[in-house]
Amino acid sequence: MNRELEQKRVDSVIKILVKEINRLEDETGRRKSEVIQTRKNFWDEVKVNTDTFDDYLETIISLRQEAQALSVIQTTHKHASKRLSTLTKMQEIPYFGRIDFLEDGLPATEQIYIGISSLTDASGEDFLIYDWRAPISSVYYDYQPGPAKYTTPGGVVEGVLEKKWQYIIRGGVLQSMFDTSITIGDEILQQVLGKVTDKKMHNIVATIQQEQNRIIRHDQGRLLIVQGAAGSGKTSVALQRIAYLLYKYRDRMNADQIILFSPNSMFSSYVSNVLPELGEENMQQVTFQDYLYNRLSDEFEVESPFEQLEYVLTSHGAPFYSSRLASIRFKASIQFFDAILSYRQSLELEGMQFKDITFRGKPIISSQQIIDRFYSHDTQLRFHNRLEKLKDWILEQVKEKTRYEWAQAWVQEEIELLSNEEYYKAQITLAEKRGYKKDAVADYDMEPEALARLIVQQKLKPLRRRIRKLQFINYKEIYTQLFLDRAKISRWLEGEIPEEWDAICLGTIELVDDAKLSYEDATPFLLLKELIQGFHTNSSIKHIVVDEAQDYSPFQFEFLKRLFPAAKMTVLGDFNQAIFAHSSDKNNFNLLTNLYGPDQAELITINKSYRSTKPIVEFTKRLVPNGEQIIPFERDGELPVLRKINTYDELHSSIALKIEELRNHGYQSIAVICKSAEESSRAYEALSHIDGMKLLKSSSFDFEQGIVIVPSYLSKGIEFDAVIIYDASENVYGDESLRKVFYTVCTRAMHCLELYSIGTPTPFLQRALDEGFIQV
Ligand SMILES: Nc1ncnc2c1ncn2[C@@H]1O[C@H](COP(=O)(O)OP(=O)(O)OP(=O)(O)O)[C@@H](O)[C@H]1O
Repeated sequence: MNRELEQKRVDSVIKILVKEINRLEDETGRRKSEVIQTRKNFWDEVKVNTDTFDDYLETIISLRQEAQALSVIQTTHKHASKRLSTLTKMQEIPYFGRIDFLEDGLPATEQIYIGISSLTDASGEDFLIYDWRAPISSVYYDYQPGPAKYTTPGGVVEGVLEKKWQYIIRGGVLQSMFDTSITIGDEILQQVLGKVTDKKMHNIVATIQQEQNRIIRHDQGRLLIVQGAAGSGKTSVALQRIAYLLYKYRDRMNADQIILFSPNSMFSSYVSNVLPELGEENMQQVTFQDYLYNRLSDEFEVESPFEQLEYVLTSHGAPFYSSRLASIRFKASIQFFDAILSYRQSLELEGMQFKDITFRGKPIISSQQIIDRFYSHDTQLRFHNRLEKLKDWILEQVKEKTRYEWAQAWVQEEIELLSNEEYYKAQITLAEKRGYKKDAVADYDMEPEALARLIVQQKLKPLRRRIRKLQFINYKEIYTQLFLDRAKISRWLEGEIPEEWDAICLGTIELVDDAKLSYEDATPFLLLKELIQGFHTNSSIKHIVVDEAQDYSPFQFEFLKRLFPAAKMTVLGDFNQAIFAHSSDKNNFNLLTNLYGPDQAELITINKSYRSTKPIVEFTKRLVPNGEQIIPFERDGELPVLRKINTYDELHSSIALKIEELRNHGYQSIAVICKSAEESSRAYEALSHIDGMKLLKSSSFDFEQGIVIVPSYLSKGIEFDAVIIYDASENVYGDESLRKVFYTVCTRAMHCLELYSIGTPTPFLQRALDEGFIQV
């Protein structure tokens, strides 16, 4: 193919793009002034008249019409600006691929150019560029030259893919192009993966691989589960999939209706570029921990998953360590979820606990009176309605019991203490109640009894508010009842009572009584609370994507399902990286397929790893038992190196030298990865003199590029040009339960991996050492 001709085509497409960009700039400018003008004139167009009912109706109708007109202009403006930003990106890289496709039954081969969005010629009929998400574009990702087909809403289209080209166009200049049927391997992918990292993750639109494309375009059932090796592109694919769904369902779904659950806030910042690069708005991003915190932090000091993990990683052998682990595992299980459902059912008949209602420290209604009242209601009534009736009764009782409160001495004392301002405010309130107009407030002579009653009302306000919010329910006590004794739990729990139950009970009650909630208790507590007060579901969300899904317990998945009843779910994870203590012993997502029933679920496994060089993948796959399945992408590099060291001083000076060397080599992101936050702070103390060195903490919000020290669990999902394992000794990574942590940290390296060990290295390295996949 003639390169000059191709550049000419690029030029002519860019000309059309520029024309369209100019037109849109005009349009968005115009629309913007229209919006401003309409907002300004809003109240001129509407005549507010509420004298008669008809006038009132007319006012409402004209208000609606104006609001609608404004909303139409705003939507058009938003669409035009979005298109403008996409086309501006395409001016730089109009397209990245081309297929020559001969459709069965048609006389001529069509050339399909593929970019981040479609573009037609002036007539609007001929596509100069096809959107990468269009049905025909899937041929580009799915086939090598030969017979090929793709699915459209109208059916399957078959034909022959005659040629496939990859282009590198930057700033409108064609830099290179490859005929993929001639070149060996994936040249562009080689180039992309060989580069040093950037602060943020990038889209992979030009080089999506066939098995990844299947995940991106998957559209059956409510649940898609992806089990993928470290570096197989799960996060990248998840984001491309969101872009695909936004395109396919553009009439029905917008970015606000998709939520991505990320492992931590730093990760959210790390991936925040991908969708905008593809011309799409970002989805909502949350962490499960933030959600729990939002819902529970008023009542409790809630432990974060990182604090939990820090305990698990650093407290081996501490008293109650093993019962805490047993507790974490039990509270993550479906059995416990179901037990809570049964427990909630049983509360229909007995067991509800309430707080005493007190006013100024004096009891008005005792918890026992509330219990008696609650269980005197007809049990046929729905639970929630019973609570509503109870609430009304309590409010009524409060009113009754405080009827003569105004005559009490404390009220007079309060009145005497009123400031002038407060006194005046009270006068306004009462005067208005008596029908005085604002300017006649001074004419009103305040009656002492009315003022006293007002004072009582104001004092009662917070109490009434709490009652209306059902805050008289004693959730803490209801939750801890689950942990009172063996006889109790066995009523609700199917199957065996967990090991170390008595210790689990003691630990749980002690914490909750102290207004603390461990991470493992947070979701179960919230579930019980929601089941009692009525679930705060969110039906506007249409899709949720859960990344690093191995870190979620089966319990949490059940919870998410209830929280988002209208959503489909995409779940991506890697059981080799399951580092939380609640992770299932079973190394797969099989249990999860039951979430919506097996016919609603598909599980796809991807084993090819793109992040690291071949020598690094060959090494890391030898760290985990089922690693043979992992296939490296062909990219050269050095074998990982193990350096045995005797003292910490020697360790720190070697690391400092290594960092210098790596920096000189041109690597931009270098991570010293430690097991825990505790080890990280020690390392930081000794290495902070290194120019630009930063310590990443669980509270960090932005993903910092450069040279960082980071604890294992915060490095999840993220990658670095070079990784230094701070101390890979048996001392640190001795226990079998840490194998997956060790695998996770080693798989963060893209180009270079160095391991240091003070004394005997971890036994996890044995196989790689025996087989020569690590240099000593
Ligand atoms: N098709 C592809 N084209 C270009 N780069 C890719 C492709 N697939 C994956 N990558 C790159 O490989 C690296 C790893 O991808 P990603 O972080 O999405 O993997 P992951 O499966 O989520 O990894 P982990 O589970 O280890 O966190 C990223 O740099 C990503 O850009």
